[in-house]
Amino acid sequence: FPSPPPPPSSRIRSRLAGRGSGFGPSSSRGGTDDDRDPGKKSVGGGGKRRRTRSETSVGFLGELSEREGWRGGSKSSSSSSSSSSPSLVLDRFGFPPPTEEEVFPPLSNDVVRVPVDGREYDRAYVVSAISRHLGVNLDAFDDSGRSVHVEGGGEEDDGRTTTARWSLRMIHVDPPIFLVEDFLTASECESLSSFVDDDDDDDKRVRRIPSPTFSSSSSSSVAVSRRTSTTWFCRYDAVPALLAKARRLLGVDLNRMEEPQVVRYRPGEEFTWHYDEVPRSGLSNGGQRLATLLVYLNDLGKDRGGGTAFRDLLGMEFEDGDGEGRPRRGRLVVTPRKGTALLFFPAYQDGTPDERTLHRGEAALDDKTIAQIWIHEGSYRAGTPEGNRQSCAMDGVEYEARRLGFS
Ligand SMILES: O=C(O)CCC(=O)C(=O)O
Ligand SMILES: [Fe+2]
Repeated sequence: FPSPPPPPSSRIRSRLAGRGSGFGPSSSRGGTDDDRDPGKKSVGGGGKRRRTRSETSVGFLGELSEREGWRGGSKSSSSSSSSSSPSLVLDRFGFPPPTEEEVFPPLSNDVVRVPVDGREYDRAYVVSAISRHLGVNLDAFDDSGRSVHVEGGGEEDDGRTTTARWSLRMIHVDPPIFLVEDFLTASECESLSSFVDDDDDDDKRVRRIPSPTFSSSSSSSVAVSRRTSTTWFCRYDAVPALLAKARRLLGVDLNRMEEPQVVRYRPGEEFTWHYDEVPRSGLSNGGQRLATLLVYLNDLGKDRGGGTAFRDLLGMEFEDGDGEGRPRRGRLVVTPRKGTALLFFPAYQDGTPDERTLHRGEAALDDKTIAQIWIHEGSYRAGTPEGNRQSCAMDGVEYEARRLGFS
């Protein structure tokens, strides 16, 4: 088995498929490059910056997006039908809409990206990989990346308990990206999936957000990120176990958590390339999103699509299940496995967006359901469903934390 990867101090600069000279969009990224700490660039900022024509259109799109409520996350929804024929649509200044390449220009070659080399968990390496991001509460894990807790013990289990394990795996080093295997139990996945019911709009625990359709005269029809799934916003007090586990994994208070969301993709539905960061106009509510915690609620077969893909990052796939076979490199794509959590960081700890985390939810041949929680820099004021407050969930979360042996 390959020896542990070199420490980040000797990080290699991966020469990935960088073409062109574009840099991440500015006004849609919550700050100009000048706002950023130049010292950060060697790791994630993307090096020197030039203004390009495409950046102008990106900036314009960013402003449009902010005005029209477009967001990089699930709250934003634009139907594919309203934005799928851009060649016919000119914006209000008579320009054609920007292309995907212009909005999300390829990263330049000198942007650092460090893929993983092996599968072994190395605590010291993980510690340094997460040093500039929100990271993981490593106190919950032992030196082999395992975390043991109790499952069951509730009324529905007749008090019976079993021992459960989370396995933490780092699947990308810089930017850091993790999987937590067995984060949710099968029955937790099923109960979260059961919120997703088209026929029950009276369920007060959730609010379904239909994808808004912008009128064709609206300039937002140029929006390039397209999401065709359906999102249910959950009351915090309806999902105490999910919150207790998120709090344990990340070591953050509930008040920094956005409304938990369950998202369902029907076959063929997708969320195209996007960043999860909040646009500038949204930053007054809790600041930037520092972490995306996404839990797959069902399995998707290997060739059934539905993966979460990171456009600019490389992943490693082993030919056999045990990591003994020869690894194959390719774009980092996470295949949904029921109960597994994917954790990544749309921005650095200081709120600077990390442009390397551009990603998409690929279309699948089968239904795909996920649960998501975003962690903000500060206190987040929830809005949906009406009256939804983190404080209402406190008792339930403490109860779950005790049941799980977290406190
Ligand atoms: O569905 C996925 O795999 C990704 C979803 C996502 O990126 C998002 O909701 O922001
Ligand atoms: Fe996303």
